[in-house]
Amino acid sequence: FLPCEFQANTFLKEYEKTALIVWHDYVEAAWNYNTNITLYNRQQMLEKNFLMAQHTLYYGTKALQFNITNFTDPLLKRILWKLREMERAILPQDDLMEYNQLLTNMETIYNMGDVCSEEGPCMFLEPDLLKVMAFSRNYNELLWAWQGWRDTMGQQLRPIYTRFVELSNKAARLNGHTDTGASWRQIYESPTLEQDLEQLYQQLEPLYLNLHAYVRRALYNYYGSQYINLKGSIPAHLLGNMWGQSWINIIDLVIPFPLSTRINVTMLMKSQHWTPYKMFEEADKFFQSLGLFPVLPEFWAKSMLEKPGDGRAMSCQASAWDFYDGKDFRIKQCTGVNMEDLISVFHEMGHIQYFMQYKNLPLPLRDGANPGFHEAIGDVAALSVSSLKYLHNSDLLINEIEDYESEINFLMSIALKKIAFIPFSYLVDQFRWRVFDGRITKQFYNKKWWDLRLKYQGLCPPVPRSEEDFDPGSKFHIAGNVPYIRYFISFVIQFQFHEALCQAAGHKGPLHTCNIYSSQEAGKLLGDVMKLGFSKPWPEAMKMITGQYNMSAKPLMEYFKPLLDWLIAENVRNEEVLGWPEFGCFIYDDE
Ligand SMILES: CC(=O)N[C@@H](CC(=O)O)C(=O)NC[C@H](CC1(C(=O)N[C@@H](Cc2ccc(O)cc2)C(=O)O)CCCC1)C(=O)O
Ligand SMILES: [Zn+2]
Repeated sequence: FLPCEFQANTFLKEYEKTALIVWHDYVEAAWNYNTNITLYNRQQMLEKNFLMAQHTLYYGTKALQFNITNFTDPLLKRILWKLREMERAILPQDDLMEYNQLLTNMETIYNMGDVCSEEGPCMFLEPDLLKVMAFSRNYNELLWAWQGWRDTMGQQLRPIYTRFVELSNKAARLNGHTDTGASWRQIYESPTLEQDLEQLYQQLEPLYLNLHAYVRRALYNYYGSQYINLKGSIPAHLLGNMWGQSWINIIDLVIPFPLSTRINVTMLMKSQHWTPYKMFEEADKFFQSLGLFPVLPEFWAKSMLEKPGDGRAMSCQASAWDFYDGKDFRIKQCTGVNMEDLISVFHEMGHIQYFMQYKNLPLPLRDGANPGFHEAIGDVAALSVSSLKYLHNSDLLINEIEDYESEINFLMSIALKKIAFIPFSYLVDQFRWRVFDGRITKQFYNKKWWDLRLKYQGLCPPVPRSEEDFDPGSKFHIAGNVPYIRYFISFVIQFQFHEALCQAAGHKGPLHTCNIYSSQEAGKLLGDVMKLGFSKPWPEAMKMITGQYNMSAKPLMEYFKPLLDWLIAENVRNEEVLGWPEFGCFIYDDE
C-alpha cells in the first residue's frame, strides 16, 4: 500500500463504523414518520436527517483530500469516489434546514391530501381516488377525481417546488455538477446516457403508437365522439389511472377477445380469501424457489403490510426499507387483495432481496448496479408470476385452454401495464432535467409538462390548464423528489433479464410463456448480480446476466411481437391514424 492508501483504508473503517449508527437512526426516524405522520415524528426525522448530513459532510470533505488517481485498489477508489457526492449535506446549514423543510412539507401535503365534495366523506388518494380512477366509467365522475386531486396538490406545491429547485441546484453546483439533473445522471456512469435512452424510446415508439390507436378506438366506442377524437390525443382521465401511466384497469373496455379466456386474478384471489400476508408469503416463496434468500423474522415482525385501522395519518405509497444493520429490512404497503397490488408486492420484495444480497458490502456499495437494476428485480419475478404457466401451477388458476385468442388477451393485459408506462416513465425526468438545467423556467412549468405529456403519451388535459396549476406535483415522485428515469430503464432491462433467466432455466417456446419458478440456474444469475451491489459499473453486471454490456429493447419487442402483429392488423382494418395529428382535446389556454 502507498501511505495514503493505508490511511484511506483506516479512514473508511472509521467512516463505516460511525455511518452505520447515524444512517440507522435516520432510517428508523423516517420509518416512524412515514408510518405515523405526527409533528413529533416529523421533528425527529428532521433532526436525524440533519445529524446524518453533518456526518456526510465531515467524511465527504475528508474523502476529497485523498488523491485517488494513483490508487491501486479499484474498490477503494470507487468507495471514495462515491463518498465525495454529498448531495444536500454540502449546503450551508440554514439552506440545508430550509431544503429539508421544503421537502418534508411537499411530502406531507401529498400524503395528507384529500378531495372533498358536498356529500360524503373526503377522499384520500390511496385507496379512495385511485379506486374511482380505476373503476368508474362515468366521464364526469372521473373528471371530478382527476381535477380535484390536481387542484388540491398543484396550487399548494407550486411555490414550494420552485424554491426547492433553487436549493437543490445550489447543492448540485457545490458538489461540482452543473445542476441537479446532471448529478442524478452521474450515477449511471455513462457519457451517452441521454442518447442511449432516446434510442431505446425510438425503438419502442411503434409499439406504443399502435396500442394508443387501438385503445383510443375502444374509448371512442364507449364514451362516444363528443369526448374522443380519433385523430387526436386521449383525455388523460379515462385510462384507469390517476396519471395515465398504467391502463390495466380499463382492460374490460379493450379486451381483444371478450368471449375467450380472461384471467381475472383479482376475482380469484378474493374468492380464495387471500390476505395481504398471503401475498407477501407468495412472493417470499417465489424468491426461495430460485435459491435466493427468504426474508428474515424481523421482516414479518416490523413491516407494515396493511394500512392500520386506527385512522392515523400515514404515507400509503408502497416502499421498501434497508435499516443497514444486515437483518432489519421492511416494507410499508397499504396492500389490497388484488392483482395490481400483488405485482407491487413482488416489486417491493425485489428491493428487499437486493438489500439482503448485498448486506455484507461496505456501506457506500450497498446500492443497485444502477437504480434501474434495483427497480427491475421484483418486476422480473412478477413477469413469471403473471405468466399463464405460473397461474396454472399456483392455486390461483385452474387449467385454462391456451389458444391464440387467450394468448392475445394475456399479452394485452401485460401491455396495458408495460407499454403504456414507457412514454410516461420517459417524460417525467425529461421534464425535471429541463427544470433543473433551466430550459424550463418556472413561469412555464405547467405548459411544458403538458407539451411533454402530449408529445410522448398522446394525452391531453380534459379541462383547460393554466400556470396557476402544477400538474407534475400530482405525482408522488415529483412531490417527494424521487428520480424517475430508473423506471424507464427498469422496464427495458427487466425483459433482457427475463429472456436471459428463461434461457438459463431451459425454457423452450415464446418468451411470454416463460416462468422461471424454482429454477436454481436462473436464481444463481440474479443472485450473483445482486451480490455485486454497486461495486462494479453496471455494464459489467448487465454482461453477467445477459452476455452483453448494453441496454436493448429487443427482448421487450420479442415478448410483445404476437400482440404487435395483431394490433397492426386491427388498426389497419379500422383505418386508424397512428399518433395524434389533431393534437389536444382542448386549445391550451395560454398565459
Ligand atoms: C425507502 C425507499 O423509498 N425505498 C425505495 C426503493 C429503493 O430505492 O430502495 C422505494 O421503496 N420506493 C417506492 C416505490 C414504490 C412504487 C412506485 O413508486 N412505482 C412507480 C413506478 C412503477 C410502477 C409500476 C411498477 O410495476 C413498477 C414501478 C410508480 O408507481 O409510479 C409503488 C408501487 C411499485 C413501486 C418503489 O418501490 O420503487
Ligand atoms: Zn421500486
